Amino acid sequence: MKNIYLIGMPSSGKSTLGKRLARELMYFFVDTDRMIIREEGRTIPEIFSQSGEVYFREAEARVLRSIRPGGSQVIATGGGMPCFHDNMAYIKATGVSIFLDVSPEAILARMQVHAQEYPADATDRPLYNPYDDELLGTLRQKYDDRIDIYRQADITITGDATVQAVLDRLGDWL
Ligand SMILES: Nc1ncnc2c1ncn2[C@@H]1O[C@H](COP(=O)(O)OP(=O)(O)O)[C@@H](O)[C@H]1O
Ligand SMILES: O=C(O)C1=C[C@@H](OP(=O)(O)O)[C@@H](O)[C@H](O)C1
Ligand SMILES: [Mg+2]
Repeated sequence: MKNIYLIGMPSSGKSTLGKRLARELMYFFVDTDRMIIREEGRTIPEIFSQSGEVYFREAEARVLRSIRPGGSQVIATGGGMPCFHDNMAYIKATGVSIFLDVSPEAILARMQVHAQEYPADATDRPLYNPYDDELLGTLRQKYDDRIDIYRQADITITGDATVQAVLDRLGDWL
């Protein structure tokens, strides 16, 4: 069966929803950030600080192409992945893509709530600091930069996506 890719901004719910969707469909679940962490033996903040973003984007492109097409997998991508190294074209050629379209304002709220509940996770995303007063501006800029790529997805789900809503929209795509 076709692979299913979840794309969208950080904290749009790709990893959380992806796991639930995979369980529901009895597909495998993979998270490209986790694949990179395993391959590198380092955390994402460590990769960014020691090797830089360019290196991270190359690792993303490599792990994406290492996933078997047609392998009945739900793939949670990193927020920036579709926007580098022709990854969106590759995603479109090898599976069904779903864009979780969550506004920068809603993302900000999620990140801040998450940082309050789990302070240890606050540094997990090197490009987004939940305590930064400029975070909303950063998120708006990233959203504007990425939206033309994200919109190329086969399916767009706006706002809080439920597994059922995704299953309904997937319909004939599988
Ligand atoms: N639909 C949702 N509504 C509110 N919070 C959510 C939702 N989906 C995910 N979250 C929360 O947002 C945070 C990041 O979710 P995650 O699935 O890791 O996003 P992504 O993989 O897109 O970065 C987590 O704290 C998660 O609980
Ligand atoms: O938006 C981005 O560029 C990034 C998003 C992160 O993934 P999530 O979207 O799963 O948070 C992770 O890949 C890295 O911190 C860079
Ligand atoms: Mg994720």
